[in-house]
Amino acid sequence: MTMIINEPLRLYGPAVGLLRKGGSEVRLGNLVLPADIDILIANAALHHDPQLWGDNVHLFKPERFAEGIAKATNYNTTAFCPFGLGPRTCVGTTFAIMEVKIAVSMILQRYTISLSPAYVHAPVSIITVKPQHGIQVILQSLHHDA
Ligand code: HEM
Repeated sequence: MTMIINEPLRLYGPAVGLLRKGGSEVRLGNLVLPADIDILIANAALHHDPQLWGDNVHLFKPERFAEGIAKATNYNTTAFCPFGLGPRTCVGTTFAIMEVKIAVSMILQRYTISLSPAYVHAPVSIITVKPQHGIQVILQSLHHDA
């Protein structure tokens, strides 16, 4: 189930950018970042970069994570950072992943899910990324007495 969770986090992760403030002047490759600079790390751009993910970057292909994040990112593991990076990384990462695994498991034990024809694919970023018109699904009970 991890790869089914990772692929939406790559394509539509709630956070599109990570904010940092440079303390003192720092050299980053050819760049010199002045002191006190505000930095936006566009993780959504990293997640949609064909040089990192290949020509099928915009396709939903959970199997790209079948052998883990390192393999999926061609060993550029910082290319996948839906929960941020470093000392300020999301403290809720494990909780959030556990929660979605439990919720999805509970639903799939009881229902099959298919996408409603009413669904319109319209991800929008308003503080976080979300489906603009919601996600309409059709649930079919697996148990006749439910
Ligand atoms: C899919 C769910 C979630 C995503 C994608 C997410 C993503 C993020 C991101 C990108 C950051 C910024 C990290 C950085 O700047 O490097 C962050 C920070 C944070 N998140 Fe989450 N988060 C999620 C769920 C949660 C949950 C469930 C909790 C609490 C139970 C939580 C608590 C926090 C806190 C407290 C911070 C600030 C950490 C700090 O500044 O030291 N998050 N999260």
